[in-house]
Amino acid sequence: MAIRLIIGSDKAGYDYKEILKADLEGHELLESLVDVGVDSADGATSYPKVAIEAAERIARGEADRAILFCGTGLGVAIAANKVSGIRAVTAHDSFSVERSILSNDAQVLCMGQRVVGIELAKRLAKEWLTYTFDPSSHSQANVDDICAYEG
Ligand SMILES: O=C[C@H](O)[C@H](O)COP(=O)(O)O
Repeated sequence: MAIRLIIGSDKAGYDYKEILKADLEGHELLESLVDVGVDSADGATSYPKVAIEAAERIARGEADRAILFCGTGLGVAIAANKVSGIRAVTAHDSFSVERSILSNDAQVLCMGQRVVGIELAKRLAKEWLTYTFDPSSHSQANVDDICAYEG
């Protein structure tokens, strides 16, 4: 599994984004790691703009997955989910991180810098990368219903 991963944040998630980027650089499951910003802790780009940029790249087939940070992990998920074909989740626990792939085939994992400790965020990100959705599982029909609504 060679994952083309995007990482991004607003200014409220910038510190975690930088730490995770360094932590994941060269990870054995990654084919590439692209940072879509923001570029500093003062970065003015809003969380919707960063999240939509990341989600659109996935929707265009330029990347496979994204890990996004904001203060809570909520806003980036809401924004990414506006992009057709994208399933983004906010998850701060191991079980949800696992099910986000195995149940939901989510391409985007969102976490909040103001919510979760950095060591847990690092662990959850690495766990998430190890999971692969099984299209022969019963969960495919549920995902198909989401896709059918999008048209
Ligand atoms: O979901 C939104 C994020 O937490 C963001 O980083 C902060 O948003 P706010 O400044 O509107 O609270």
